[in-house]
Amino acid sequence: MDTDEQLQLTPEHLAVRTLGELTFPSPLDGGLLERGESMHYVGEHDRVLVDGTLGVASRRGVPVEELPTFEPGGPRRKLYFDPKKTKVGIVTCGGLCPGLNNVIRGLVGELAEHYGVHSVLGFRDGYLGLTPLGAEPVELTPESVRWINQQGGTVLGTSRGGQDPKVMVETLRLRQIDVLFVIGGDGSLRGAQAIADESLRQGLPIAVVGVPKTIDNDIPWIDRSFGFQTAFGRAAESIRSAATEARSHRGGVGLVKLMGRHSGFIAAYATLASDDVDLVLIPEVPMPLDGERGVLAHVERTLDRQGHALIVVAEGYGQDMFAGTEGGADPSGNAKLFDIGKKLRDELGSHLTAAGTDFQLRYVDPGYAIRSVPANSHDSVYCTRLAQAAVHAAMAGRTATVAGRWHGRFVNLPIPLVTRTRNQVDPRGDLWLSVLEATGQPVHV
Ligand SMILES: Nc1ncnc2c1ncn2[C@@H]1O[C@H](COP(=O)(O)OP(=O)(O)OP(=O)(O)O)[C@@H](O)[C@H]1O
Ligand SMILES: O=P(O)(O)OC[C@H]1O[C@](O)(CO)[C@@H](O)[C@@H]1O
Ligand SMILES: [Mg+2]
Repeated sequence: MDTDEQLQLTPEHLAVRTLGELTFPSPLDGGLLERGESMHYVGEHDRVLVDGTLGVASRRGVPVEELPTFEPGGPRRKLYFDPKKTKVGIVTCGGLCPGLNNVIRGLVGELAEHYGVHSVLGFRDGYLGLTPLGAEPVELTPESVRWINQQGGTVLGTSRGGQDPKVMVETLRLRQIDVLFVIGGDGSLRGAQAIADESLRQGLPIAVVGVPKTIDNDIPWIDRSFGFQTAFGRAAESIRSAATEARSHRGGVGLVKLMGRHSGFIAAYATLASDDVDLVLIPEVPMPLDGERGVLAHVERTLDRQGHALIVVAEGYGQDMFAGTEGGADPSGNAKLFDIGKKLRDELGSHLTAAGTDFQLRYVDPGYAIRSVPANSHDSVYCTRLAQAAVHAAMAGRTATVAGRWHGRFVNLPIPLVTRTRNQVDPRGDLWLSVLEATGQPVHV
């Protein structure tokens, strides 16, 4: 996170919208509400500090109680909704991500088993399912979702493409939905905000709570998004395969293309997990193809030196090379990317041939394989805990809010905060420094 951006935060950016007074006692029992505050647990009256270092906090020049803070996540003693009468909807939108089914399962389990909420509808195929054109929603019960965490994808289906917030709110009104959980990325969360705003405009007390989803890890103010670790772990397997190919052939060159539209976190982490990579190219660091410190010269030198070379490229790198060509947009309005992997493959091939280098290039594009797999154990735990935090927030009437984790603690974040900027690899930050140390590639910022 950029320090200047952090320093510009005001209390308004951090305020969580609440539907009204909390009047119903929470049914959580068995000591679930009785924990004292500890190093690991922030009580409901405490706040989570935004700043992680004394340096940033002291640059603000304000008393401690005026430092910017997040609302802690977790169960409240009093609820806004009466659990016995609460009706819930769940929708998954945008691209796939490992752990979507774990979150659905976690939401249903927490609602039913701890709060006693038994009416949970799964809307089908993303926001389309919140319109009359969508398929009939499906009842979700702890039994029906028991094993879904073992599968990748989403049992509810997903989609891209805009829907009218008025139409979606009308669906929620007709179905008497009190709480809508949106599991989705930046676009889905903007949609969730639109639904929350339209409900407010109509005077409908509907809580809209997001669980942020992105394999690209591009949502800000969250330590790490769920599914990211699984996705980069799967990506690292592809890198290892390409490394084996490259090392096993005279003049072997492995080129691996990975997802990462605007943020190169998958490429950076998968590289560090593999420890074999000679060059990583990400959208945030514009390294030219040509010149002494460019991509082509670096690969040629690496081949000369060690007899093989391995390159990882995030799909969003080098899109400026296609300037002047019309790429179009997907149904959600996201720009369709040009295929930088194939372009690099061709450029490398021509360059090494012209240089008279003996080489064998293997191009690996694991594509959707990194995001369609089931969540690993780490992400499974994280999904369950995020789902629990989202349910606590919703039952306490929080709306236009997402459940996140900041500096290891669960927090409730206003949606506008997490959609106004994008999390990206900082070319001057310690993650990119680690990558540069691991690859030995020329430094560009
Ligand atoms: N500004 C917006 N307002 C309302 N709805 C939006 C907005 N942006 C996107 N949406 C809707 O949210 C849904 C998902 O958006 P999108 O396809 O961009 O995926 P995403 O949630 O950003 O996930 P990811 O990019 O990680 O795959 C789509 O139905 C899209 O129409
Ligand atoms: O092909 P689809 O399903 O639109 O999704 C591709 C995009 O989704 C993401 O996985 C997440 O935004 C991007 O990295 C990728 O560009
Ligand atoms: Mg998106």
